[in-house]
Amino acid sequence: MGRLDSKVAIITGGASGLGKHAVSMMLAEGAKVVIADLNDDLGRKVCDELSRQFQDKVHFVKLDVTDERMWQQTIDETISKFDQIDILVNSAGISISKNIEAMSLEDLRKSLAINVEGPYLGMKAVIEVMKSHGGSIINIGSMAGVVGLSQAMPYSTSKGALRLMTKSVAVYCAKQGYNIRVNTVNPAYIRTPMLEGVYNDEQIEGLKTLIPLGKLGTMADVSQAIVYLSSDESSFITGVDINIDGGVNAGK
Ligand SMILES: NC(=O)C1=CN([C@@H]2O[C@H](COP(=O)(O)OP(=O)(O)OC[C@H]3O[C@@H](n4cnc5c(N)ncnc54)[C@H](O)[C@@H]3O)[C@@H](O)[C@H]2O)C=CC1
Ligand SMILES: CC(=O)C(C)=O
Repeated sequence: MGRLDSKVAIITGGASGLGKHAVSMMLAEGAKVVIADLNDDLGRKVCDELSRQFQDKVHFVKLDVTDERMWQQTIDETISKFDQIDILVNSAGISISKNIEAMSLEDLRKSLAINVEGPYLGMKAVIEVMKSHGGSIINIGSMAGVVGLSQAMPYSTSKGALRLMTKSVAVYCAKQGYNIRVNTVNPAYIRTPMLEGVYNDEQIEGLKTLIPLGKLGTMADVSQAIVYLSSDESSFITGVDINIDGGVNAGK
Protein backbone atom coordinates (compact mmCIF):
# COMPACT_ATOMS: atom_id res chain seq x y z
CA MET A 1 0.00 0.00 0.00
CA GLY A 2 1.32 3.45 -0.94
CA ARG A 3 1.31 6.42 1.43
CA LEU A 4 -0.55 8.52 -1.17
CA ASP A 5 -2.97 5.92 -2.55
CA SER A 6 -6.11 7.48 -4.07
CA LYS A 7 -4.74 11.03 -3.87
CA VAL A 8 -4.41 13.38 -6.84
CA ALA A 9 -1.55 15.91 -6.96
CA ILE A 10 -0.59 18.88 -9.13
CA ILE A 11 3.16 19.64 -9.08
CA THR A 12 4.32 22.90 -10.67
CA GLY A 13 7.88 22.89 -11.94
CA GLY A 14 7.44 19.12 -12.27
CA ALA A 15 9.53 18.93 -15.45
CA SER A 16 12.87 19.49 -13.71
CA GLY A 17 14.91 19.24 -10.53
CA LEU A 18 13.10 18.98 -7.20
CA GLY A 19 9.63 19.03 -8.78
CA LYS A 20 10.51 16.20 -11.17
CA HIS A 21 11.93 14.09 -8.36
CA ALA A 22 8.82 14.68 -6.25
CA VAL A 23 6.61 13.60 -9.18
CA SER A 24 8.42 10.22 -9.30
CA MET A 25 8.30 9.64 -5.56
CA MET A 26 4.63 10.59 -5.30
CA LEU A 27 3.71 8.27 -8.18
CA ALA A 28 5.65 5.49 -6.46
CA GLU A 29 3.60 6.16 -3.31
CA GLY A 30 0.34 5.66 -5.23
CA ALA A 31 -0.70 9.21 -6.17
CA LYS A 32 -2.00 10.29 -9.57
CA VAL A 33 0.09 13.27 -10.65
CA VAL A 34 -0.31 16.22 -13.00
CA ILE A 35 3.04 17.71 -14.03
CA ALA A 36 2.41 21.44 -14.60
CA ASP A 37 5.32 23.33 -16.15
CA LEU A 38 6.10 26.17 -18.55
CA ASN A 39 8.62 24.00 -20.39
CA ASP A 40 6.32 21.82 -22.43
CA ASP A 41 9.02 19.92 -24.37
CA LEU A 42 10.68 18.79 -21.15
CA GLY A 43 7.36 18.28 -19.35
CA ARG A 44 6.01 16.01 -22.10
CA LYS A 45 9.29 14.07 -22.22
CA VAL A 46 9.27 13.48 -18.45
CA CYS A 47 5.60 12.52 -18.59
CA ASP A 48 6.18 10.05 -21.45
CA GLU A 49 9.09 8.42 -19.59
CA LEU A 50 7.10 8.05 -16.37
CA SER A 51 4.00 6.76 -18.13
CA ARG A 52 5.99 3.65 -19.16
CA GLN A 53 5.97 2.66 -15.48
CA PHE A 54 2.87 4.44 -14.18
CA GLN A 55 0.66 4.34 -17.32
CA ASP A 56 -2.14 6.91 -17.25
CA LYS A 57 -1.54 7.93 -13.63
CA VAL A 58 0.69 10.77 -14.86
CA HIS A 59 -0.40 13.66 -17.05
CA PHE A 60 1.26 16.84 -18.34
CA VAL A 61 -0.31 20.30 -18.54
CA LYS A 62 1.49 23.39 -19.83
CA LEU A 63 1.26 26.08 -17.14
CA ASP A 64 2.81 29.49 -16.67
CA VAL A 65 2.27 29.94 -12.94
CA THR A 66 1.92 33.71 -13.38
CA ASP A 67 -1.12 33.29 -15.65
CA GLU A 68 -4.45 33.03 -13.79
CA ARG A 69 -6.29 31.74 -16.87
CA MET A 70 -3.78 28.87 -17.31
CA TRP A 71 -4.23 27.96 -13.63
CA GLN A 72 -7.96 27.55 -14.21
CA GLN A 73 -7.25 25.38 -17.28
CA THR A 74 -4.89 23.26 -15.18
CA ILE A 75 -7.53 22.78 -12.48
CA ASP A 76 -10.22 21.93 -15.05
CA GLU A 77 -7.96 19.46 -16.88
CA THR A 78 -6.92 17.76 -13.63
CA ILE A 79 -10.52 17.28 -12.55
CA SER A 80 -11.59 16.07 -15.97
CA LYS A 81 -8.71 13.53 -16.00
CA PHE A 82 -8.59 12.42 -12.34
CA ASP A 83 -11.90 13.71 -10.81
CA GLN A 84 -10.38 15.50 -7.79
CA ILE A 85 -7.41 17.48 -6.39
CA ASP A 86 -5.93 16.60 -2.98
CA ILE A 87 -2.38 17.97 -3.18
CA LEU A 88 -0.68 21.01 -4.70
CA VAL A 89 3.12 21.26 -4.69
CA ASN A 90 4.37 24.69 -5.79
CA SER A 91 7.92 23.92 -6.92
CA ALA A 92 8.20 26.15 -10.02
CA GLY A 93 10.64 28.94 -9.29
CA ILE A 94 13.52 31.02 -10.54
CA SER A 95 16.68 32.16 -8.80
CA ILE A 96 18.13 35.58 -9.64
CA SER A 97 21.46 35.83 -7.85
CA LYS A 98 22.33 39.51 -7.66
CA ASN A 99 22.97 41.92 -4.80
CA ILE A 100 20.98 45.12 -4.36
CA GLU A 101 23.48 47.22 -6.31
CA ALA A 102 23.69 44.82 -9.25
CA MET A 103 20.00 43.99 -9.61
CA SER A 104 17.21 45.92 -11.32
CA LEU A 105 13.60 46.56 -10.40
CA GLU A 106 12.72 44.15 -13.21
CA ASP A 107 14.73 41.37 -11.44
CA LEU A 108 12.70 41.94 -8.29
CA ARG A 109 9.37 42.04 -10.12
CA LYS A 110 10.15 38.86 -12.06
CA SER A 111 11.17 37.00 -8.89
CA LEU A 112 8.03 38.09 -7.09
CA ALA A 113 5.83 37.21 -10.08
CA ILE A 114 7.05 33.62 -10.38
CA ASN A 115 8.03 32.76 -6.79
CA VAL A 116 5.22 34.56 -4.94
CA GLU A 117 2.35 35.44 -7.27
CA GLY A 118 2.57 31.97 -8.88
CA PRO A 119 1.99 30.07 -5.60
CA TYR A 120 -0.67 32.65 -4.63
CA LEU A 121 -2.64 32.01 -7.83
CA GLY A 122 -2.22 28.25 -7.40
CA MET A 123 -3.35 28.24 -3.78
CA LYS A 124 -6.34 30.42 -4.56
CA ALA A 125 -7.42 28.16 -7.43
CA VAL A 126 -7.04 24.83 -5.57
CA ILE A 127 -8.60 26.04 -2.30
CA GLU A 128 -11.83 26.59 -4.24
CA VAL A 129 -11.78 22.87 -5.12
CA MET A 130 -10.28 21.47 -1.91
CA LYS A 131 -12.48 23.31 0.57
CA SER A 132 -15.29 20.78 0.21
CA HIS A 133 -13.11 17.76 1.12
CA GLY A 134 -9.71 18.95 2.43
CA GLY A 135 -6.22 18.81 1.01
CA SER A 136 -2.54 19.60 1.44
CA ILE A 137 -0.52 22.42 -0.16
CA ILE A 138 3.27 22.38 -0.04
CA ASN A 139 5.23 25.44 -1.11
CA ILE A 140 8.91 25.03 -1.89
CA GLY A 141 10.67 27.86 -0.10
CA SER A 142 14.42 28.01 0.49
CA MET A 143 17.03 28.61 3.14
CA ALA A 144 17.19 31.97 1.35
CA GLY A 145 13.75 32.72 2.73
CA VAL A 146 14.89 32.13 6.30
CA VAL A 147 18.08 34.21 6.21
CA GLY A 148 18.86 37.01 3.77
CA LEU A 149 21.38 35.97 1.10
CA SER A 150 23.29 39.17 0.27
CA GLN A 151 24.16 37.98 -3.25
CA ALA A 152 20.62 36.84 -4.08
CA MET A 153 18.43 39.70 -2.94
CA PRO A 154 15.48 39.20 -5.35
CA TYR A 155 15.43 35.48 -4.58
CA SER A 156 15.66 35.89 -0.78
CA THR A 157 12.95 38.53 -0.83
CA SER A 158 10.59 36.29 -2.78
CA LYS A 159 11.20 33.19 -0.65
CA GLY A 160 10.78 35.16 2.58
CA ALA A 161 7.43 36.42 1.31
CA LEU A 162 6.39 32.92 0.28
CA ARG A 163 7.16 31.61 3.76
CA LEU A 164 4.84 34.06 5.51
CA MET A 165 2.18 33.88 2.81
CA THR A 166 2.07 30.14 3.51
CA LYS A 167 1.50 30.69 7.24
CA SER A 168 -1.24 33.28 6.59
CA VAL A 169 -3.10 30.94 4.26
CA ALA A 170 -2.60 27.96 6.62
CA VAL A 171 -4.25 29.76 9.53
CA TYR A 172 -7.04 31.12 7.32
CA CYS A 173 -7.89 27.67 5.93
CA ALA A 174 -7.75 26.10 9.40
CA LYS A 175 -10.08 28.71 10.88
CA GLN A 176 -12.51 28.34 7.98
CA GLY A 177 -12.72 24.62 8.81
CA TYR A 178 -11.58 23.64 5.31
CA ASN A 179 -9.22 20.86 6.47
CA ILE A 180 -6.63 22.19 4.03
CA ARG A 181 -3.09 22.12 5.42
CA VAL A 182 -0.51 24.55 4.00
CA ASN A 183 3.21 24.17 4.70
CA THR A 184 6.62 25.18 3.34
CA VAL A 185 9.81 23.19 2.93
CA ASN A 186 13.06 25.16 2.88
CA PRO A 187 15.88 23.29 1.16
CA ALA A 188 19.48 24.45 1.26
CA TYR A 189 21.72 23.77 -1.72
CA ILE A 190 20.59 20.75 -3.75
CA ARG A 191 22.28 19.89 -7.06
CA THR A 192 19.63 20.58 -9.75
CA PRO A 193 19.66 22.51 -13.05
CA MET A 194 18.87 25.65 -11.00
CA LEU A 195 21.91 25.27 -8.74
CA GLU A 196 24.11 24.40 -11.74
CA GLY A 197 22.92 27.62 -13.38
CA VAL A 198 24.19 29.65 -10.43
CA TYR A 199 27.42 27.82 -9.45
CA ASN A 200 30.12 25.85 -11.29
CA ASP A 201 31.25 22.38 -10.09
CA GLU A 202 34.05 23.75 -7.94
CA GLN A 203 31.77 26.27 -6.28
CA ILE A 204 29.13 23.59 -5.62
CA GLU A 205 31.81 21.44 -3.95
CA GLY A 206 32.72 24.48 -1.82
CA LEU A 207 29.11 24.93 -0.65
CA LYS A 208 29.55 21.82 1.53
CA THR A 209 31.76 23.79 3.86
CA LEU A 210 28.83 26.10 4.65
CA ILE A 211 26.70 23.21 5.90
CA PRO A 212 27.15 21.85 9.45
CA LEU A 213 26.46 18.27 8.28
CA GLY A 214 29.28 18.74 5.75
CA LYS A 215 27.41 17.59 2.66
CA LEU A 216 24.82 18.81 0.18
CA GLY A 217 21.25 17.59 0.51
CA THR A 218 19.73 15.36 -2.14
CA MET A 219 16.53 15.65 -4.14
CA ALA A 220 15.29 12.59 -2.23
CA ASP A 221 15.73 14.47 1.07
CA VAL A 222 13.30 17.08 -0.19
CA SER A 223 10.85 14.63 -1.80
CA GLN A 224 10.60 12.64 1.46
CA ALA A 225 9.41 15.77 3.26
CA ILE A 226 6.98 16.56 0.44
CA VAL A 227 5.48 13.06 0.61
CA TYR A 228 5.18 13.29 4.39
CA LEU A 229 3.42 16.67 4.25
CA SER A 230 1.16 15.42 1.43
CA SER A 231 0.11 12.31 3.33
CA ASP A 232 -2.33 11.84 6.19
CA GLU A 233 0.70 11.06 8.42
CA SER A 234 1.03 14.84 8.87
CA SER A 235 -2.67 15.51 9.49
CA PHE A 236 -1.99 17.79 12.52
CA ILE A 237 0.73 19.84 10.82
CA THR A 238 -0.11 23.15 9.20
CA GLY A 239 1.64 26.52 8.87
CA VAL A 240 5.12 25.15 9.55
CA ASP A 241 8.26 25.43 7.51
CA ILE A 242 10.62 22.49 7.55
CA ASN A 243 14.27 23.37 6.95
CA ILE A 244 15.97 20.67 4.89
CA ASP A 245 19.36 22.27 5.19
CA GLY A 246 21.89 20.14 7.05
CA GLY A 247 21.74 22.55 9.99
CA VAL A 248 22.55 25.78 8.12
CA ASN A 249 19.77 27.75 9.73
CA ALA A 250 20.18 26.25 13.20
CA GLY A 251 23.07 28.54 14.10
CA LYS A 252 26.84 28.87 13.87
N1 LIG B 1 18.12 23.55 -6.06
C1 LIG B 1 18.28 24.15 -4.89
O1 LIG B 1 19.37 24.17 -4.31
C2 LIG B 1 17.11 24.80 -4.23
C3 LIG B 1 15.90 25.02 -4.87
N2 LIG B 1 14.87 25.62 -4.21
C4 LIG B 1 13.58 25.83 -4.83
O2 LIG B 1 13.07 24.62 -5.33
C5 LIG B 1 12.21 24.86 -6.44
C6 LIG B 1 12.64 23.98 -7.59
O3 LIG B 1 13.96 24.37 -7.97
P1 LIG B 1 14.91 23.41 -8.82
O4 LIG B 1 14.25 22.12 -9.00
O5 LIG B 1 16.24 23.49 -8.21
O6 LIG B 1 14.95 24.24 -10.19
P2 LIG B 1 14.82 23.79 -11.72
O7 LIG B 1 15.27 25.00 -12.47
O8 LIG B 1 15.49 22.50 -11.94
O9 LIG B 1 13.25 23.59 -11.92
C7 LIG B 1 12.36 24.67 -11.92
C8 LIG B 1 11.19 24.32 -12.82
O10 LIG B 1 10.26 25.41 -12.75
C9 LIG B 1 9.77 25.66 -14.06
N3 LIG B 1 9.30 27.04 -14.17
C10 LIG B 1 10.03 28.18 -14.12
N4 LIG B 1 9.24 29.24 -14.30
C11 LIG B 1 7.97 28.77 -14.45
C12 LIG B 1 6.71 29.37 -14.66
N5 LIG B 1 6.57 30.72 -14.79
N6 LIG B 1 5.61 28.59 -14.75
C13 LIG B 1 5.73 27.24 -14.65
N7 LIG B 1 6.90 26.61 -14.47
C14 LIG B 1 8.00 27.37 -14.37
C15 LIG B 1 10.96 25.38 -14.98
O11 LIG B 1 10.55 25.14 -16.31
C16 LIG B 1 11.56 24.16 -14.31
O12 LIG B 1 11.00 22.97 -14.82
C17 LIG B 1 12.31 26.35 -6.73
O13 LIG B 1 11.19 27.01 -6.18
C18 LIG B 1 13.60 26.76 -6.03
O14 LIG B 1 13.58 28.11 -5.67
C19 LIG B 1 15.00 26.00 -2.91
C20 LIG B 1 16.17 25.82 -2.25
C21 LIG B 1 17.32 25.21 -2.84
C1 LIG C 1 19.74 28.18 -1.68
C2 LIG C 1 18.95 28.22 -2.90
O1 LIG C 1 17.75 28.26 -2.84
C3 LIG C 1 19.64 28.22 -4.11
C4 LIG C 1 18.92 27.94 -5.34
O2 LIG C 1 20.82 28.45 -4.14
